[in-house]
Amino acid sequence: MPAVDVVEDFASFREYKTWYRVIGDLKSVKVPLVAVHGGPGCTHDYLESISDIAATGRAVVFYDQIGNGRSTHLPEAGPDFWTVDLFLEELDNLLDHLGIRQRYNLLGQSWGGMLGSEHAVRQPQGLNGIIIANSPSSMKAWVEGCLELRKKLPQETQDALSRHEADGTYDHPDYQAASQVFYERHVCRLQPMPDFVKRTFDWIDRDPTVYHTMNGPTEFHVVGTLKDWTVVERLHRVQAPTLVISGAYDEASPATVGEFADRIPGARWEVFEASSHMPHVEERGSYMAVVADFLARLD
Ligand SMILES: N=C(O)[C@@H]1CCCN1
Repeated sequence: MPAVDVVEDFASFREYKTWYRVIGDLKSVKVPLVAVHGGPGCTHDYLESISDIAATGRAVVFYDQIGNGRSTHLPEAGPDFWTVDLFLEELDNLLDHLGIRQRYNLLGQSWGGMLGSEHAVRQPQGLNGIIIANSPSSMKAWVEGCLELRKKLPQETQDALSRHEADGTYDHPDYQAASQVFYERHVCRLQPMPDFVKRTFDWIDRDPTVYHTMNGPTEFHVVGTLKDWTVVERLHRVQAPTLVISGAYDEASPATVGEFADRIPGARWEVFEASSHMPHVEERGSYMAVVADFLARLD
């Protein structure tokens, strides 16, 4: 593969900084792909396998959303600061900073797909195509799906989760260990998880502000400000070609992912049968082939 340019820098956003990395040439004839990470409050690191797409001659943009990673941290900011509109404004600001507002693709994973759908329902002119990967269309359905998966865990694991959630003792080693049982089945089945995936979890451990404020202590115990979020009734507004992705063992249930496929006009749904929440890691080769093919048809 010929050498590909890599540029890392910051985009000024309000009085803050958004860190980003561009792999490839944003002026290529192939429309660039912007990867939008999940959480909220994760970092781009666990999505780094998506840089494989750059080998096709398409520029790939990663960024750390404000609040974690290499971007500005704001541990003192309260719940009213961390809003969907903040992250929508940050994404628009980055697109403008990179000069790609008029032609770009989005790949949003988990929360990133939630944010991407909020972006897409606003019918931005430059959105060439969108991939909504492993995302809920409503947090109510997300939690319902996770609870069904919890019922299939060993009884002692279920008991530990329920006991510590009732007591609010989320830092207890038994709650952490029980959560890990769920995560290894429904978040990333590749064990040990690759270092680039672990780096995101380490960032959340260092600064859980956004994740705890908007989501909660774990993927399945959603008590944060996003707990009533839904985009279901607005999905018919999406005009951009859409690919929906999930894993057969995904914590994102078919019921909540399926709303994207059912309600977005012309959307196609791809399920990765050996994956859970991270098919871009768990089935990396076939995932990149599906994504590259979808995007190539839109250039
Ligand atoms: N990993 C994620 O982004 C999920 C989405 C909803 C709660 N966290």
